[in-house]
Amino acid sequence: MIAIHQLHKRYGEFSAIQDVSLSIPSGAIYGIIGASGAGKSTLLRMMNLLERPDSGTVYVADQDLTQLSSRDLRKARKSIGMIFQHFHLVANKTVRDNVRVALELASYPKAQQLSRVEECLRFVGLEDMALKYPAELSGGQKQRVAIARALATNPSVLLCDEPTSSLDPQTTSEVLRVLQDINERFGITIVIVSHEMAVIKSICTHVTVLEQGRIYETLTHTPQGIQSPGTSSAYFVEQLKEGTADA
Ligand SMILES: Nc1ncnc2c1ncn2[C@@H]1O[C@H](COP(=O)(O)OP(=O)(O)OP(=O)(O)O)[C@@H](O)[C@H]1O
Repeated sequence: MIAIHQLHKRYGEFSAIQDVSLSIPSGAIYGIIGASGAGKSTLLRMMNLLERPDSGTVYVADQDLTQLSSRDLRKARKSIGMIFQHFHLVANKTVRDNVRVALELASYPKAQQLSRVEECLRFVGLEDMALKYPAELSGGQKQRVAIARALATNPSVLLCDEPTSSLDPQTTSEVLRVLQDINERFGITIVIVSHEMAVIKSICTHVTVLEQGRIYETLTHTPQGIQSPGTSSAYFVEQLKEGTADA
């Protein structure tokens, strides 16, 4: 689905990505993990050419994005959705209009836009929130709107840049479930950049560990399942008392 060959990216004298090659199979949930500054976001942003490599190739669905004209690149990007740590919703637009923007930009037929928006909101469980504004939503709900927006144009790949890093453990699980569902039901290939090992372990089928802009190791992985953390006060107290010596 995605094949990257010998990518290099420098910022001035600094090499952010050095000689990275990897192959992401169709239908995978592919994790990229590494320390802060390892180059994870830079690598992800090169998968839709938000960041242009200095050299190397980026094939998505058998098309080398680095060779496309801007017009063809815009077309290719319709099949590559993206979500971000801080959601990037438009504050003065309703949930419905935030999702509809993606359809407008993709010149989706006007008459079918509303029903497509509703379908996507239903999929992420937010059909009742269509007329709310982003400020009225929780972090998990905002991320689900962003997922609905990314899904609207039927992408074959979803790039996720630290999708749960602003969320608490409970909403992290909700968002991971939605991502896993998208992967299973629609066969969308998912690439997740995260510094949270628990996130990577829970759903990823393949993982690349990045270190200082280079691949340290790539492994196939058996997803261990999404943990649902307790949210009751009794659970918090129980966890706090665990390991505490009796007075
Ligand atoms: N536009 C830029 N100009 C200059 N340096 C940059 C730019 N973007 C990224 N870098 C540098 O490239 C390196 C890799 O950045 P990147 O954001 O890809 O790392 P990361 O692994 O995603 O880190 P984090 O987990 O902290 O987000 C960092 O040292 C960063 O400072």
